[in-house]
Amino acid sequence: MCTASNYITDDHYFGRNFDYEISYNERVTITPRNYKFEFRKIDAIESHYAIIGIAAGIDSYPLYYDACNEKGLAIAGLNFAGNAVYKEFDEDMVNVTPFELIPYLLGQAGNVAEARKLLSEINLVNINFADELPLSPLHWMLSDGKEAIVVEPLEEGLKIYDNPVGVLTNNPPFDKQLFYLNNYRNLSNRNPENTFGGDIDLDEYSRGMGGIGLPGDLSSASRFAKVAFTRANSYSDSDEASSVGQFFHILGSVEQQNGCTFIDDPDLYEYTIYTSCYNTNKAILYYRTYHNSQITAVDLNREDLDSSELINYLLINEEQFNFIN
Ligand SMILES: C[C@H](CCC(=O)NCCS(=O)(=O)O)[C@H]1CC[C@H]2[C@@H]3CC[C@@H]4C[C@H](O)CC[C@]4(C)[C@H]3C[C@H](O)[C@]12C
Repeated sequence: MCTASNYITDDHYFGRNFDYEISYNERVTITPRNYKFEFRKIDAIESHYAIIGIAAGIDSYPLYYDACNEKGLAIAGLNFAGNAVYKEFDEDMVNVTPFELIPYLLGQAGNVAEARKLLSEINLVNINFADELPLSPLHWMLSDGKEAIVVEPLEEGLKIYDNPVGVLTNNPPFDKQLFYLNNYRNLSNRNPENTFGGDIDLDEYSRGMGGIGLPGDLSSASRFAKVAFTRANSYSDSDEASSVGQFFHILGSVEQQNGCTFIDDPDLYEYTIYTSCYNTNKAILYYRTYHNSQITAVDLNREDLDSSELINYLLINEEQFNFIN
C-alpha cells in the first residue's frame, strides 16, 4: 500500500509513503532537459522539462514511482491492484505505457491543466517494461499547488477525478474513497459537545476525543480517512523547515511499521520503505527511509539541467545518529 498527499503553506509540498514488502533498489534520479526519452509506441522526446524523483534501480530507464518537474508539477504512482485496466494499442490515440506515463507528463506539462490536455489523448497501452517484471496496476495523483487530480485507468478509459482532499491511497477507486469519507463528517480536532441524549452525563475525560472513530488500521480505505483528516487539520508555520517537518508528520500518521502487515508468498511484511516530500516551487526532494529517520535533500537546481545524462543518488538507508557527547 502507499499513501500520497499534498500540503500547501507558502510553497506547495507533495510526496508519498512507498509501502511495500520488497525494494527495487530505489534511488533519486534526475532527468536533465536533454536526456532523450525513448517511448515504445511514440516518438522519442529529445528535450523537455527537467525532472527529479525516486525511481527503481533496475535499469538505466528512469522508472519513476514519484517525481516533480522544474515547473512545479508533481505526480505519484500508487498500486491499484485488481482495478487498473490497460488497453490494446489504439492507432487513434497517443499510446503510452504505464511506466512511461510519468516521463511523458512531467516532460511536457507545466501544471495540472496542461497534464489534463495530454491525458485526454492518452491510451495506456498494456506493454510491460520487461518480461520478468509485473505490468504494474497503478493509479496516479497529480498536484501543482493550484489543483490536484487522480488518474485511474478503468474499463471505460482513463478517468480523471478532481481531488478536493489532496490525498490518495490504493483501493477502492477514488470516487468510492471520497464517498466513504462522508462517514467521518462528525470528526473534529476539537472535543465534542455531549449530544448523546437521555440526559446522560458523559465526561470529557481526555483531549483528542473529537477524533474518536477515525480508523487506525493500515487498510487502504482507513489510511485514506486517517491521512485526509490529518492533512485537513494540519497546522504549521510556513517556512521551509516547518512545512517539510509537518509534511513528514502528515504521512507519518499512516506509516506502516514493519511487522504489522503480513504478506504471504513471499513471507514478508509490507512497511514504509521511504517517504518523499517535494517542495515543487523550489524543485527540492526531501526523503526519509525506514532505516534512516534523518531527512536527506536533493536540489534539482544544483545540477546541470541542460545535460543529457541521468544523475542517480542511491537512497541512504542507515540511521545517522547525532551523538552530542
Ligand atoms: C509496488 C509499487 C506500489 C506500492 C504500493 O502501492 N503497494 C501496495 C500494494 S497493495 O495495493 O496493498 O496491494 C509500484 C509503484 C510504482 C511501481 C514501479 C513503476 C515503474 C515500473 C513499472 C513496470 O511495469 C514494473 C516495474 C516498475 C519498477 C514498478 C514496480 C512496482 O509495481 C511499483 C514500485
